[in-house]
Amino acid sequence: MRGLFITLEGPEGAGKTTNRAYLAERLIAQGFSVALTREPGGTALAEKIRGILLDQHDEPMAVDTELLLMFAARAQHLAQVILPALEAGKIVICDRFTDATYAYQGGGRGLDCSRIALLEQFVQGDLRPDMTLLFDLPVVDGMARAEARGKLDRFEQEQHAFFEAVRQSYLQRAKDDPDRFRLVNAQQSLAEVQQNLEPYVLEIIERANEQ
Ligand SMILES: Nc1ncnc2c1ncn2[C@@H]1O[C@H](COP(=O)(O)OP(=O)(O)OP(=O)(O)O)[C@@H](O)[C@H]1O
Ligand SMILES: Cc1cn([C@H]2C[C@H](O)[C@@H](COP(=O)(O)O)O2)c(=O)[nH]c1=O
Repeated sequence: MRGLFITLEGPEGAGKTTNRAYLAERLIAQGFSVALTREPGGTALAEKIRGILLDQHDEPMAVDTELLLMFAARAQHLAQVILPALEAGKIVICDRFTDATYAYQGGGRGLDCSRIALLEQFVQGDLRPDMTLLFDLPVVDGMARAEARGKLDRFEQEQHAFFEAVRQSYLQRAKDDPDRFRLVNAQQSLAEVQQNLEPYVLEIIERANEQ
């Protein structure tokens, strides 16, 4: 039996973490076994790599270093958490995955996507998310929410143009793969966002029942 791999994507402050908990609640109430996790991170070792990635350092981090650390954390996360949970038949809900690498390191940093695709194949083999919910909102709105949360990390300190490129890259990926992506208007109130999630909750339940 293989579980279901759901990823949540979107720019800063889009509401992924908030709605990850909401989705889990809904699915657990239906009797499903759910694994909630995030990237970069999700295991003790991968969370240490997250610290390196998100903290400010005395020297600038090379873009290739950033890319390789993302995939190093992902390899650990896959081996320790994601693959065992899927093998146990769980619904894995992951806050960010490789679409974030295409959006941030590809769109934001300008890395050639063919290099990301090489690492994706190397680290993941054929594993891809079954469904990706893309929480989309204007950059200024997302950043206002992130700023209200407190101290900004290394990514959150980037300029507006970086986040605009991230957002456009996400939207393009969703357009290119409509079978996998579901677009969520994250600019609305939380109650409205959760109302709009309803068809996707039902779809996840239906697909999980088919596994
Ligand atoms: N629809 C919404 N309307 C207003 N505020 C929201 C909404 N959704 C989430 N928030 C608030 O915005 C902040 C960011 O939300 P959350 O941490 O869930 O976003 P995120 O996408 O995980 O952000 P990041 O990627 O920056 O960690 C939180 O304080 C949360 O309570
Ligand atoms: C997985 C992944 C993440 N990032 C960036 C995106 C965010 O700025 C941080 C993660 O923190 P958050 O609390 O989830 O917002 O890391 C990235 O650049 N590339 C990736 O592959």
